Amino acid sequence: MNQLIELKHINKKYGKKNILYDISLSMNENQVIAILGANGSGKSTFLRIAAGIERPDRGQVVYPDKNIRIGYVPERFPKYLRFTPDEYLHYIGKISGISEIELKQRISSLLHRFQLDKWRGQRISGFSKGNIQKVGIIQAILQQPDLLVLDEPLSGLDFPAQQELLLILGELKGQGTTILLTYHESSMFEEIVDQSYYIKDGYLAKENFLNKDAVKLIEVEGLKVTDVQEWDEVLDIAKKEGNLLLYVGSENTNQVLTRILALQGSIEYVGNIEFKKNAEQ
Ligand SMILES: Nc1ncnc2c1ncn2[C@@H]1O[C@H](COP(=O)(O)OP(=O)(O)OP(=O)(O)O)[C@@H](O)[C@H]1O
Repeated sequence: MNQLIELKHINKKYGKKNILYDISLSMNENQVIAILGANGSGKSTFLRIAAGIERPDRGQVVYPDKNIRIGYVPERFPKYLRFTPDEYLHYIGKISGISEIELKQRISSLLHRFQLDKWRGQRISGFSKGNIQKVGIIQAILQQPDLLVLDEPLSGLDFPAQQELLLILGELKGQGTTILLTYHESSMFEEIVDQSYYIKDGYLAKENFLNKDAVKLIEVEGLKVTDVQEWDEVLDIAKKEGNLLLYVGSENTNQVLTRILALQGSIEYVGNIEFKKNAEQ
């Protein structure tokens, strides 16, 4: 599978507040990844960085194929657009280099699929929240992006539009689009999501941690990834300034600490990470 995007050691602060800490993630063509987490945990920030809209303070976003098309659905699409959907989508399509014939056909089809036909000639500034959201989604998928980033795309959508979005995402995935999205309290996307991650305290962890009551974070100095990557008790590994961060189910902590000491690693920190999915989202 071809790699489409690689985020390497992303750090982001706003003021003195650490939002994202040493996050690395690579995404392949055709993969759907969900980023979950509590309000304010940094999901939108991470998505903006992956979409190239915001720069990290440290770290790199690498697109191996430099010419990829990126579609981005922001959490809140601007409301005060003096354009109609027809005008706005034509404008977006033109600057993306889509031919006039294809553009007309695609705009009509997408407006129809989201039941926006009857609004196509009216100004977006007078639209309801859900209809604005639909325009925000259509502008992002109009050019059939290689990478589609959606920040809480269900927000404001009625049930038929949610179903339509799910169908469209499935189609795009089938055509090879890589999808990165975030959402709250919805099981709708579960059938298309390949891997979920969870942002907590600035760190990115695989969502299967959530099946555990508690996860310990162990910071180790003096060991390499290759020393620990085969250990079954280790749920995930991250790096922090030359040290390793090991995520370990609480029940296996002592065993892992013993193994670290046996390899003469130095234990710098052991702490609790509580994942209470329903309470925090
Ligand atoms: N441009 C900015 N300037 C300063 N602080 C910011 C900025 N953008 C986000 N933040 C802060 O960064 C933190 C993470 O925000 P972000 O919007 O990424 O979280 P989120 O997980 O998407 O939240 P939600 O689920 O509520 O949408 C918050 O504390 C937020 O107030």
